[in-house]
Amino acid sequence: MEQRHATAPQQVPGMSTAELRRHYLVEDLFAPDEVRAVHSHHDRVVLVGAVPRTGPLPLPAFPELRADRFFDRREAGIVNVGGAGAVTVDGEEHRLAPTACLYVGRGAEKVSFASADADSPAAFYLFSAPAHASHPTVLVEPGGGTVRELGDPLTSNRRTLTQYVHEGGVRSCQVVMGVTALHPGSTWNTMPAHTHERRTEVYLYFGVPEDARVVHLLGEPDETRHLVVADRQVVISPPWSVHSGVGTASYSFVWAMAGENQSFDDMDPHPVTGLR
Ligand SMILES: O=C[C@H](O)[C@@H](O)CC(=O)C(=O)O
Ligand SMILES: [Zn+2]
Repeated sequence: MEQRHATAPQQVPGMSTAELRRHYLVEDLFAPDEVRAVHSHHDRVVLVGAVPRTGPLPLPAFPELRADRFFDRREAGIVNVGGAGAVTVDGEEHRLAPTACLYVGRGAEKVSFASADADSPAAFYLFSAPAHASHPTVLVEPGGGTVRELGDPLTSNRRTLTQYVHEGGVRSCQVVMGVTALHPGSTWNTMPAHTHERRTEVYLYFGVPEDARVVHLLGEPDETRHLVVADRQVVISPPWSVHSGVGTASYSFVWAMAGENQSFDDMDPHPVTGLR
């Protein structure tokens, strides 16, 4: 498990492109037949990528967590960004179509990942945070959460946001999670940008065409930097950072948050004209 230590906004102006990418971008979470993990010390979130191809892949406990099982002190949301697959939790198989979401509560003992078709493997993205109570494990079918239609084609940001794990849907201790899909021809997400000092947020971009990239903005609103992001890459946004991007093509992303509260609308907007 890779460790990413917390950073302060004062560090951002002095960082090179390589340093920005080393702190905030995860380039290679998804690899065939592997389970890879990154632990961000911002709100102690753990990001896992699992791509089962030749056989099922068990979720390890990861020695860095110093727990017998991954879910002893944690909960997680899992979204499938690949082909059809299944997640088995303590003997019960949950089939995840592409973009379906499975919430797994604290106390689950054995979790494993499998693909329906080795030629089109599933790609499971797991976002985990510490949990102090156990909520039931729940599957949400694609588009089955709370749907919000956002943006306008005239500002190139028409998109459908689906909330899966949130206050009005699947219950959790900390994790808030969903998927946003840009409509064809729209390229901007989350603009006007915002911050939420009470939560860390992580974006996993997917469905980005191979020859396209997303230019993702980070940093304090008056001191932004950018990352050039490819398909299936992840950006970690500390609570003080904006998180917004524009693609050279349309794309989707899984957004997930954890921290002090779960109020989706508790955010501070930053008008476009104030960004620097
Ligand atoms: O705090 C909320 C998050 O930044 C995202 O949910 C925003 C998003 O998916 C979008 O605007 O499309
Ligand atoms: Zn946000």
